[in-house]
Amino acid sequence: MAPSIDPRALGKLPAHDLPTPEPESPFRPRKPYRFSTLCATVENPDMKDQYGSSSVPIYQTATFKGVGEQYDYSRSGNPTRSHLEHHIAKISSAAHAFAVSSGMAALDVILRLLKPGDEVIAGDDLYGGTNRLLTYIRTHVGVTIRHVDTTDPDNLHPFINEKTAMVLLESPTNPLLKIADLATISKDVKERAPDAVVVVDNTMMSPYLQRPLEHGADIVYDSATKYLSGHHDLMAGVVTCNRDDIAKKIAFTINAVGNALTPIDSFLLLRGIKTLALRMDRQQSNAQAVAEYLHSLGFRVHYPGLPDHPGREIHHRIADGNGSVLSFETGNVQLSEKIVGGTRLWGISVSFGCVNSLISMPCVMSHASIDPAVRAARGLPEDLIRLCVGIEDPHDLLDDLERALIDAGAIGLDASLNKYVRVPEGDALTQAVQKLQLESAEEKEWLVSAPGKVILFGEHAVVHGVTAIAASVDLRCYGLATPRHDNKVSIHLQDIDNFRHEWDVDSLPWDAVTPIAPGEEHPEQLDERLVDALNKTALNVIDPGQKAAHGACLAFLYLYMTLDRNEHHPTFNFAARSTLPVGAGLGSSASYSVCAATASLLMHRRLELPTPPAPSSSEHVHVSHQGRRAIPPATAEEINRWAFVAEKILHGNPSGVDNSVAVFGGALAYTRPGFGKKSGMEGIQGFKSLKFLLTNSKVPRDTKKLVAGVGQKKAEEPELVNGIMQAIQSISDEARRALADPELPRDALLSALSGLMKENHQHLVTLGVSHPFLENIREKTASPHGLATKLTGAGGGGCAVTLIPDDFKDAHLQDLINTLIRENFQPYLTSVGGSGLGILSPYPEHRSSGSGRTPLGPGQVTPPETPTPREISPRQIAEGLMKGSGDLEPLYAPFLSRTVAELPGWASELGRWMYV
Ligand SMILES: Nc1ncnc2c1ncn2[C@@H]1O[C@H](COP(=O)(O)OP(=O)(O)OP(=O)(O)O)[C@@H](O)[C@H]1O
Ligand SMILES: C[C@@](O)(CCO)CC(=O)[O-]
Repeated sequence: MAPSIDPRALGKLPAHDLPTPEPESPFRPRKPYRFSTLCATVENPDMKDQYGSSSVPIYQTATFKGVGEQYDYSRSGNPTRSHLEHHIAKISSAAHAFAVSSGMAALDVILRLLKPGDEVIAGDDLYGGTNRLLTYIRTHVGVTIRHVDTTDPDNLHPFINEKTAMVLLESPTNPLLKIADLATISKDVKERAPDAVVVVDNTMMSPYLQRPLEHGADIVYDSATKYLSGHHDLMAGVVTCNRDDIAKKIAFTINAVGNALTPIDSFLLLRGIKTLALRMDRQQSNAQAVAEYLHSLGFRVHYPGLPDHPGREIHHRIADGNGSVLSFETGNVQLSEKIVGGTRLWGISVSFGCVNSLISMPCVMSHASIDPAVRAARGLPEDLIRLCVGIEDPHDLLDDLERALIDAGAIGLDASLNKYVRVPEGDALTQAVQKLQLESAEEKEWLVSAPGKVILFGEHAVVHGVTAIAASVDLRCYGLATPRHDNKVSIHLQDIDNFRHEWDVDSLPWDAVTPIAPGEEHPEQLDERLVDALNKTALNVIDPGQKAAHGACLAFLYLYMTLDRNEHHPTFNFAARSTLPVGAGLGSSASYSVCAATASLLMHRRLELPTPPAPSSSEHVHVSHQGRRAIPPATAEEINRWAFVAEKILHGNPSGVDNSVAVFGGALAYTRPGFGKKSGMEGIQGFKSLKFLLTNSKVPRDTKKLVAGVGQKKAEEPELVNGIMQAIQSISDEARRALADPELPRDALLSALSGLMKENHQHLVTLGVSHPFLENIREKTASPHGLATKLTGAGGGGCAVTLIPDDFKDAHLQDLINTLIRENFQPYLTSVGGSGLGILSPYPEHRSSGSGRTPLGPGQVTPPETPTPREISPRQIAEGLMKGSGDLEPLYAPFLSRTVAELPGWASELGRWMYV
């Protein structure tokens, strides 16, 4: 039994005598174990466990019985710590290793080798804590500290003299990732000041990537809180060296001071080290991807894995990898703060080396203890963001970072390249002009669109807190806001019998409105005072029989007035058109609500849209975005909140699932808040590949009434309805599990979903929301085709959804469609999971030339229109409305004149769309 760390044993043992057995035979000699094998095999032949335990036991004891035995007191030595120290020595190619209570404790132990009058040469980009301790010993111990830029070994020469007792290095430095040539500096110091010790803080690399003792350093220390432990669940420091004389002094200090690592932390650290190589491999490759991504966007990135890193060549000579810490500059402290605050997956935290990714601003966090003037003098940019990359899926890390960059306005979509690039920092002029463009939002025409939805599981139950699974469909509502200059606000609903109405803005019941300031949220309940006032004044001219128009106008005016900013009221026409069947259970009201909310928010200048960045030639690591994520999540959430308000007017008691799908698109598992369980929405993958047939029964129904009906049934028969709710929750849970299970074979997934759809439908029948026509559709699809169908949305008529298996023959599908049409139903074959809310980019450079600008040639004049006697042409209407509305061709006339089939193609050809 001879653990090298036992202070009393020091000197009795030959150096490097820390064997790990390497089984060998004379005929087939074994090669030494590689690093990851060394990490994973914790063996000390001199400390065999009496029971053969596979894991090193925790000797949680302060004292040991007996006199003159190897251990007597855990401050001086403890078997768990001995195992750890043996292991650290082994993986660090060191003769001696010591484990103490933190990285700073390790440095403290080392600095106690100094005496008053000694001189220390240290780097100029040191960890803040190191700097603090050095400052302390300078003022309290009388040691001179000289900070130099260690990236060039020559910089040290003028300061190396007979008083030099220690040279303290970090490479790469934290957080600027500067590289010091450890080998050359060690050699220079040995030649010029043989008594000086070279000390290296190796925390940024760990023994896996760099072993400075092999390059001539005398003492190496690590904050083992970082990579060695890897889980941020303990604090520890380790010191390694080869020289017995140094080891003796260090062992003395640790014993005297009493800062050796506790048994339980020794155990945890030992366990962490076993996966060191594995973790670091993943962390490094993730870091490389992140560094390349930021670099491709045009940020100044500090990471030795990048080709332009100044110390790259030296680093690759002395280290085996680049580590997983990197930093980048944004050029603006506020911008950096926004980015750091905008991430979700990246934890805002000091420290690094953990399996979870972290983000920080060193100047306000880890390096805040360095005086700002000193930071400036050492070239530490205040806007620097440090990223400590973990083992998560790199796509999620990049995704989260990208969202934060977009939200902060640091990057934006370049329409011409269809990718994100850095918004040029300091290009204040461009930004000011773009801001102005948005500030004149009221003078622009805004075209927006949002999809309908299909609910696969959980309609009605979702109103009562059950999870629903829904996806966007490729049928959309389009909303167009066109400025007016006659103090009027108006509405044009082509799908609702071409309904039109206009109001003099001053005639609206402004006394009844409680405006909600930007950034504030609408209360849970609708403002009944405003609803009443609108019904009695602005809407009293609408025939009560025109329910659809009445609801749509009420929703529009309610938002228009509540969003008003009390300055001057914006005046515009809001036109809506849908490719969705209205009132058929495919979320037409939600997509209308989203369009109305977006239009009003834009006209009231309450939305911030990203500014288009200047074109850049830098390459983006991602594939095409198709304009997705150009609308920042915070903006989308704001729109969603207001769309929900409009939905309340149209639906009475909506769950919010429809408007959420209309805003965010894709497929969601949605649980309404307020039911004492986890709420919110989660994206569902795997939905997009499913094929559905939607069949409109053409039976008109009223969602508001149907929702209220289920609410009443629940009040009357709580046991029955609550049982159904629970059963539907299990169906949604099971469907979600099946959709998320990558191992589940495709046919098993489809048959599971089919079974669950049938079950869910039966529960809806029991709730009383089916209809004979829906049952007819269900029967026609079930026999002879054997397909699963359920009602979707509120039921009571409206649409049914049928899952079409991958191998369902085209001929059979055509057959089925013909049968349904013969029965006077309207089938739609639809794809699901597409984009959510879209806004046609307002920037002229994003509009396609045909439909955007129509410059007139020299000498050309606008051809005169010949109005027909009774009818005013759409173009005239548009020109009337659009007087003075900028340099883009009015959209109002073509918006009205396109057929439903032409509408999506026309809209997409207008130019670049920005999507959520
Ligand atoms: N294109 C549109 N133009 C004007 N109003 C619309 C339009 N689409 C929907 N609406 C409004 O939404 C109402 C339809 O809402 P309803 O909830 O009944 O149907 P849905 O949203 O299609 O169905 P579900 O909510 O079950 O999915 C219409 O009566 C009208 O007030
Ligand atoms: C019936 C319902 O569940 C879906 C309507 O599409 C109502 C809602 O969730 O708001």
